[in-house]
Amino acid sequence: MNAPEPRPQGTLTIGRRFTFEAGHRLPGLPTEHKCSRQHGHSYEVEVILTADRLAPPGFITDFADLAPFKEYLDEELDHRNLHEVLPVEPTSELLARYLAEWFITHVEPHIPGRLQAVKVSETARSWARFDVEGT
Ligand SMILES: Nc1nc2c(c(=O)[nH]1)N=C([C@H](O)[C@H](O)COP(=O)(O)OP(=O)(O)OP(=O)(O)O)CN2
Ligand SMILES: [Zn+2]
Repeated sequence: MNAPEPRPQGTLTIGRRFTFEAGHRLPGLPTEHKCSRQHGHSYEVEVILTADRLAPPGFITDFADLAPFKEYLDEELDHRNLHEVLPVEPTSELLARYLAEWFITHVEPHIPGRLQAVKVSETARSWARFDVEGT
């Protein structure tokens, strides 16, 4: 019998997208910049996870185990003014890093996988991504 083909070397990742609607402005911009005025976005947040080994039946993390992150977005950020609920300026970049910190503190201890990155989109054409060091 022939030996099995060696598996290709590589890293497995999974991603899960979440959405919420919220308002913000960027007061650090010049007043003539449109984004200095209060406005809203349909935010899209993607969490990307990896693991050194798969948990049965072959999961990095069961997508269902990410429900607490969805609950956080729904309860704390959805249909809010982000200035009233976030401790950081709500740029896509700072939001991606803040959400990574929240995920690592509140979700990661309870799942087999670990967070590799968080991606935040305010519009269909733009995004910011925070990559967790060492993953
Ligand atoms: N690097 C970043 N640049 C900008 C951010 C950001 O978070 N990081 N945010 C904004 C504003 O929030 C703005 O609402 C988004 O603006 P923009 O991408 O210009 O969106 P539009 O859909 O209005 O783009 P148009 O091409 O003008 O239609 C700005 N920049
Ligand atoms: Zn905006």
